Amino acid sequence: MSWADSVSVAENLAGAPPKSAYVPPHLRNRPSADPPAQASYAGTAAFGNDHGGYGVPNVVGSRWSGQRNEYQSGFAGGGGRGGGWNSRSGGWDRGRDREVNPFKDADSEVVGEQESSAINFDAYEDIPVETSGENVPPPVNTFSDIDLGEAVDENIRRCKYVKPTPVQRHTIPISLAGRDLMACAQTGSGKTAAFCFPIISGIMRGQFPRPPRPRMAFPLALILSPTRELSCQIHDEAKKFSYQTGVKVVVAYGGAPINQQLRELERGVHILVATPGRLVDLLERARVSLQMIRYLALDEADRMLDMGFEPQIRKIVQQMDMPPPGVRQTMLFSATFPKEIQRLASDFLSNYIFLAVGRVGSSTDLIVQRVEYVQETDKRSHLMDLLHAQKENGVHGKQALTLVFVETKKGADALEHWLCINGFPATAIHGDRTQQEREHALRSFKTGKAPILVATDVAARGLDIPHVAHVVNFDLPNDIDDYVHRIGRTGRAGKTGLATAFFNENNSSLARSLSDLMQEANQEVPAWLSRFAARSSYGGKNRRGGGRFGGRDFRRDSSYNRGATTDYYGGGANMSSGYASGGYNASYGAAGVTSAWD
Ligand SMILES: Nc1ncnc2c1ncn2[C@@H]1O[C@H](COP(=O)(O)OP(=O)(O)OP(=O)(O)O)[C@@H](O)[C@H]1O
Repeated sequence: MSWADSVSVAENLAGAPPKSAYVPPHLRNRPSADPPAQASYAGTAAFGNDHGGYGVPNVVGSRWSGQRNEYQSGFAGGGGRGGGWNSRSGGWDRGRDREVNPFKDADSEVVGEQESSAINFDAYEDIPVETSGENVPPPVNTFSDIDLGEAVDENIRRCKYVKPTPVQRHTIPISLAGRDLMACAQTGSGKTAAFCFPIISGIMRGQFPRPPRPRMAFPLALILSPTRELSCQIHDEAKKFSYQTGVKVVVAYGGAPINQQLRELERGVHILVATPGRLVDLLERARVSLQMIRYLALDEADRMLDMGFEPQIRKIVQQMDMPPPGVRQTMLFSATFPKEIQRLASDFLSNYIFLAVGRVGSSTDLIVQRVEYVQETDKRSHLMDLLHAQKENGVHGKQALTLVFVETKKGADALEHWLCINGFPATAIHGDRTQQEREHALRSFKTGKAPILVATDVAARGLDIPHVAHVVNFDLPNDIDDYVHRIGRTGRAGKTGLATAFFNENNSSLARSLSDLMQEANQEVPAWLSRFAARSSYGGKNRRGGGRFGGRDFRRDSSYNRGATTDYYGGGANMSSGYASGGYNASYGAAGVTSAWD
């Protein structure tokens, strides 16, 4: 199996150094002589007009007056490379000298992280792409086709990204055109950069009013994600993409001391990456205002809008001081997008484009999926057999990490303990562990000190951990979308991976959607699973509507159009395959209220 080929024998690795005091990840590796907090937007004449801009209208004065299309007109004019942002004279440049270089940070001990950029683009050649909405801007083929600005281009080179992934090819031009977007693309396909690049570039080029109050933070962009670890990861990525651009990225998440985050915010922030709970806290303390938000991105957007998070998201987006849709630009990203969530999400969007890249859920054929029938009582010994077999085949250690998903926090603790006493170094992550413990677990796993991580769904979404070779669904989730995200922790950025699921009667309600998903991904479906599937209906929260894509634009459903005189999106969507996406050309540029594809 291809994932096995890349395995090397485990080595004795030193563990993470003991910590005397808790230092949140985003504050680690800072120079010791950190400058004192400055009054406001320190280190940047943040929103002043002292940079040679891109001729963008100033929005000072009227709160909503900066209509999106107006202030982004700088993009249309091209602005040329370089310009004010890349000169070393503007206020933004002050402070860059003391910026920590994120490209040589301490994570070098995380094995082979640099290599992760060697993406196998052939794996994406045949990927189906579907877009719908009015006047969809055409995709690009290379990063040089997009004018993100020299400083961002330099960071793309430093990241060793040779060309954009399919989701980046399609979404970056859409975002740069100022359009709202709902994007559905398979796990591990580069969605983070897809929303970060246009935001950073837009902030570099825009001219924004000076923040009205000194001790309050007025971010221009807000990126929300459902877990602390994912927010930290997005923050780390965004720091790389914005290095030496003058754009300041700050992260705020629960479980870490709020005072450090407050101090960081006081130093100035352009892009705030946050988990919803901590952000609500900051808003209620009146330490953050959203009134200057121009960009809103929800990562794992379907999760952010499901029952657990929706009230908090509505509060943040609709009940505080954030500019409304049409004034701000809103981008929603996920690998899965159930229709009822799309319907909810449309409240947050204005005349948006829907994009689906890839088949339902996972990275198509990159992940080999296996389902094994295992009774509840046999699960541990079955896992042990798998792990022993891996060891015998040399598939273990720091180059071949194994992620085991379980249902409950107690179950995670118990399995971790059992694995350890049986000679398999394991660690665990779940919501009852302290933030320090969670981070320690993740680090031990990433470095290979504990090459087995037992996790609840807290680790199911977004985490990009190099060298996860095997995902085991020890307990299957109830929702097929959760399965998609879980197995997506392997087979990322063009690499292959293996996912094994333990199935028994308790999982009957998942049988049909699991069997459909596997079929769509050209996986071998065992005959016994097909029999289970034939007996069961789509149960529980399995809400996939069928079809080849991870989510179809719900606006194309007849129920959405009931009562309308024309079938607004009835003409169908643009569909294309691979990089030669011819479909959009016919429709691009077509104007009017009716569908461009009628
Ligand atoms: N253009 C590119 N070239 C090479 N590697 C890339 C490129 N874009 C992103 N990557 C790498 O691909 C990996 C996956 O990216 P990312 O974490 O953004 O995926 P994702 O689509 O958000 O996944 P998920 O759905 O699991 O959240 C990362 O390691 C990232 O550095």
